[in-house]
Amino acid sequence: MSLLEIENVTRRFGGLVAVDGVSTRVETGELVGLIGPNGAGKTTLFNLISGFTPLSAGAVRFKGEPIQGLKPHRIAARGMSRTFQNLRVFPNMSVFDNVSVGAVGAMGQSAFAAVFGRRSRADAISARTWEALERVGLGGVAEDLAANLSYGKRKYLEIARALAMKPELLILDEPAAGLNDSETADLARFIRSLNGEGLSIMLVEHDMNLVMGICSRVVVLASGRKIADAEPAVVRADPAVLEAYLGVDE
Ligand SMILES: Nc1ncnc2c1ncn2[C@@H]1O[C@H](COP(=O)(O)OP(=O)(O)OP(=O)(O)O)[C@@H](O)[C@H]1O
Repeated sequence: MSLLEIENVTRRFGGLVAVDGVSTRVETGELVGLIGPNGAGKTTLFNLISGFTPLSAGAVRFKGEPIQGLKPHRIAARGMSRTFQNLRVFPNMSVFDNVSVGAVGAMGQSAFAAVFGRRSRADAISARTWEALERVGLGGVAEDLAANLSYGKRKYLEIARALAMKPELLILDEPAAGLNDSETADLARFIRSLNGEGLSIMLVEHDMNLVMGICSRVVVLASGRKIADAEPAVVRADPAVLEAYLGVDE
């Protein structure tokens, strides 16, 4: 059984088929890249997997159980957390509070409080938040306003929020967008190290070098359809990919 199974997933917006019968999977421990030209359907596929957009057809299974139709927070609580292409940072909240939102979301609120009491729930949220902040290197600025972080650091804040949910699958939507070359190289090392610790990751990214450099498998979409699904060296040499993706001036 794969960690995530995507079976014949389709999403229509009126007459437009944004995602068209896509099937793929993420195995436990994998780092999978999802690439394709602008408008290929990558973000829509992420939204379908994480419950932000309902499927028109097909099935998504996480840890063997169907998850289509579940609300995003329910899917997150099952162990899948994500970041967004456009940063969702609350600028007037502290870095700590921004990240603790993730920990709160993952802890099944009332049920947890009923079993362990409010105090220990707060302690557990705090512990998870600190752990996630330390993991991304933001422990030293936990009390700062998020608005005061550089753009690059805000990206790590978003990742920390997702990590505070203690996911089994982390979905990253264009984490390198807007970063310079050295920031991108740092991020690549960071994503790799998370994966090296056993976290399964699916990554949408425009930066081809990043994807090809760190992913063990790359799925390519074009016009909503999957046109390749293989290891980076195979994808790189695939004529259909070259035509659909590499030939496009991004
Ligand atoms: N909510 C929506 N309503 C209508 N059309 C949509 C909606 N969301 C996405 N689309 C359309 O679906 C297609 C796929 O978009 P999507 O954002 O998934 O592509 P993408 O591969 O993530 O693109 P990019 O690389 O530019 O982010 C596009 O034609 C887009 O305009």
